[in-house]
Amino acid sequence: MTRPQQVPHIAVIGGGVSGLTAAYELRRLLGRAARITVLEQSRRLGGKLSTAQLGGGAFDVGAEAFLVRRPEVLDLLGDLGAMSEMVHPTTAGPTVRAGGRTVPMPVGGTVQGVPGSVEALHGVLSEQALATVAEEPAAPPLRLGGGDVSLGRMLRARFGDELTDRLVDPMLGGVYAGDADRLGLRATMPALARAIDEGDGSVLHAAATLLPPALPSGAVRQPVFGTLRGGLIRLIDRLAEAAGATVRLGLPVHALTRGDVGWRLAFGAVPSPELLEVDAVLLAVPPPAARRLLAVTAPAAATAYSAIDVASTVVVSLALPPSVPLPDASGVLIARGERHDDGTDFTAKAFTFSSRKWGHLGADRDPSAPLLVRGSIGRFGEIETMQRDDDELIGAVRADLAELTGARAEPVDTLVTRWGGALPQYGVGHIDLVRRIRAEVAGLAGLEVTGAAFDGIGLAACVGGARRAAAALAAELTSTTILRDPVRG
Ligand SMILES: CC1=C(CCC(=O)O)c2cc3nc(cc4[nH]c(cc5[nH]c(cc1n2)c(C)c5CCC(=O)O)c(CCC(=O)O)c4C)C(CCC(=O)O)=C3C
Repeated sequence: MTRPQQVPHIAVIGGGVSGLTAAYELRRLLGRAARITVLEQSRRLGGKLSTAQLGGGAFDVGAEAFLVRRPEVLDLLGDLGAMSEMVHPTTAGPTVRAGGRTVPMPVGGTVQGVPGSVEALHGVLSEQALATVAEEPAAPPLRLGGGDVSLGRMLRARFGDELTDRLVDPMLGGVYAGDADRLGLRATMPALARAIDEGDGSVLHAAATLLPPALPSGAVRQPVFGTLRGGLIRLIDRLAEAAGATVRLGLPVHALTRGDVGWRLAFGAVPSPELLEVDAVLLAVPPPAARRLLAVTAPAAATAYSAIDVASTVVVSLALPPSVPLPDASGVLIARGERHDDGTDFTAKAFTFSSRKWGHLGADRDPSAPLLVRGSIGRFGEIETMQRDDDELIGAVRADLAELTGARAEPVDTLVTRWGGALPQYGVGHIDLVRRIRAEVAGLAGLEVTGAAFDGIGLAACVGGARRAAAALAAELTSTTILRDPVRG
């Protein structure tokens, strides 16, 4: 009898935050001896985390913050000994440009724009729309019967169009680059869906149960976000270091098939691919890549993956002279259909005024340092905008910024970062697609899947999902190793 392999070899496919968190967790659980290989198709690690140099300093041109109301990233930073690198935003708040005006976003009284009280919406909606919102609890009770619905359509039916157009759609246009009418309630706002299921049939009442209690007077609001001084790529650097994995860059995996014991991977140049035999695979790639890799071995999972759309975005980063009049807000979300005074459409859907949002990029720096701003372009299906060349996009974003803030000065530095297919769309029925993928993968020994398409698209959700997937794989490997071990078995 051949001696079973004592030291497991695991391939992690995908070198973004999900793949690297999983690699790190596998190392933690399986110990120093385990072999872990991370395969990444691009020439750098980080996936949607990318820190560039802008105006002489480190600047995130991908995801730029994580939620600290959720524990996942904080726990990970603690485990990595990186807590001291975390910083929180200033008190500058978000704004929204809707109905031709820019107003503060009512963050306290809403759940991602869904109101828990009509008071939260004063100053954002017209008097008539406020009256419609106030009357919502009197409408016939909403019963979902356990099913999923379009978030936008549900809200339009309950509250009228203005709430969705002015608040919810701009907010979700940020989070998912999506369209509120195409996004599903259950996957985008699971807590709200549950509150509706359990409530009296009013969405206003359901949202109210989710709002944090009002702050005692004088209390300081807990921060919602965090980031890392030096940029979020520091998280990737830390993870890669602690994972102690063999990292192979620039190598797309073409084929994933069952091997004699575990899995066989073919990657690299198509004419002469490299082959790798491993005991287990952790797949942490976006839906289109996962669909290709699972087409043969897990066809039902591949079909479900192919039903998950992805949206592309462009981040245009500007370093502006310190004299420009940047508003005292963390940024602005721009509602669909907003126009400049001269009738021109806005190109950007959001700006982050990074030097206002983060002290380490603004107030805490040398006053002669440039002011840093990110303009974000691209909603699901908006392909023509994305195809414009870099200079055109910079020009369009500058014109939008001038319209919003009066800042017209020539930038001292610019960067255009294209994120093709970066943001999975959580459509109606998304939870079912995820369930179908998981069900088929559960039947395949030594395979786990994770990533931004599963439990939420933010960093915290990706980190939590990756750690759970790694733990499941580690548990499986440990139990099969014991079973196969002639001494202990
Ligand atoms: C991709 C993307 C963009 C566009 C591109 C880019 O520019 O990157 C964007 C823009 C913006 N998002 C903004 C505001 C907010 N975004 C939030 C939450 C989130 N955004 C996300 C993603 C994005 N956001 C994600 C994955 C979450 C976590 C969701 C979760 O996992 O639950 C929340 C917290 C909600 C809560 O209270 O839960 C707020 C208040 C503002 C305004 C100014 C500012 O403050 O920057 C702007 C320009």
